[in-house]
Amino acid sequence: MNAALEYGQAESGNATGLGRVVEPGTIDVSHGPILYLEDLTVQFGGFRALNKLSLSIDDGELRCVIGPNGAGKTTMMDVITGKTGPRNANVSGRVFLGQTIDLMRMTEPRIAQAGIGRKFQKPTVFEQHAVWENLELAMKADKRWWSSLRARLTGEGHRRIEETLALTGLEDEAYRPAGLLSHGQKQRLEIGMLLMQQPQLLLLDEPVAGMTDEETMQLAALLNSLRGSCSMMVVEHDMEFVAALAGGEGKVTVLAEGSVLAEGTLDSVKRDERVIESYLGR
Ligand SMILES: Nc1ncnc2c1ncn2[C@@H]1O[C@H](COP(=O)(O)OP(=O)(O)OP(=O)(O)O)[C@@H](O)[C@H]1O
Repeated sequence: MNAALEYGQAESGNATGLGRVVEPGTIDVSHGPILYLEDLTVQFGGFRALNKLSLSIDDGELRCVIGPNGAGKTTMMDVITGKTGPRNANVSGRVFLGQTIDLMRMTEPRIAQAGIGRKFQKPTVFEQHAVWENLELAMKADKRWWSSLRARLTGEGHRRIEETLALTGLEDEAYRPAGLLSHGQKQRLEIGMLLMQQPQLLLLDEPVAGMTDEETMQLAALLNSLRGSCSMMVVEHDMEFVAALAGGEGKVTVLAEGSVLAEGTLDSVKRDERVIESYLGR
């Protein structure tokens, strides 16, 4: 298999319309979107969990996705990350990372390597290991940060761990076992672990569930500080958290019954009668 196909890129599709050739594994965002879903349908038996879902996220954007239980938010993330796909489910439509990387043709590990990181609702950290070691382990898969002979962390690797500790507000916890952290700190550590893989697109599924108000706002500050270094899609029910991320200008997508019900600023979707009816209540 040639490299372009291995990365899910169409064989003749790795030259952009602008005449630029994109290296295999590089995400081509020359047209704006980093993620593009078109007519995505997922059926479980006769039931459509996603129903011709189309949406796109621009490179650098932080998009919040809200919607009632069962709207298809997790199913959408499962398809983007390759957990659900044509190999194991009844799926149709298009799912592209940038212009050229066809995620429907790729396995879950390949999609992660292509630059998509996913944070599930519950934190999954190595509880017995110190915070620093958790970040080190997260980096281990990536050979760039290890000197080849003795498999020791490079100076640059050290620097990146320190940077991530600062970014996640965990400097004072660096040598504590992760199992002793609070729930909010564990969630921030897991995001730090994902950041060690330098994702281009980060998907977060209900990251503030079970957090105190203070932890929720700390996480909002962390995600806001990541703007510019990666694009993000955040599925969340907590409207204060959504407001802290979307601000007055950010786009919010409302999913219902497997499709986009509304999209726009938080204020505009909150005023939308269909959104009030199906999700926010009167
Ligand atoms: N493997 C499966 N088999 C059958 N039905 C499924 C499967 N996975 C999801 N569903 C159904 O698809 C619909 C969408 O589920 P999904 O978990 O994607 O919704 P959601 O928007 O993430 O909901 P929540 O906010 O509760 O997490 C639900 O009705 C769910 O029961």
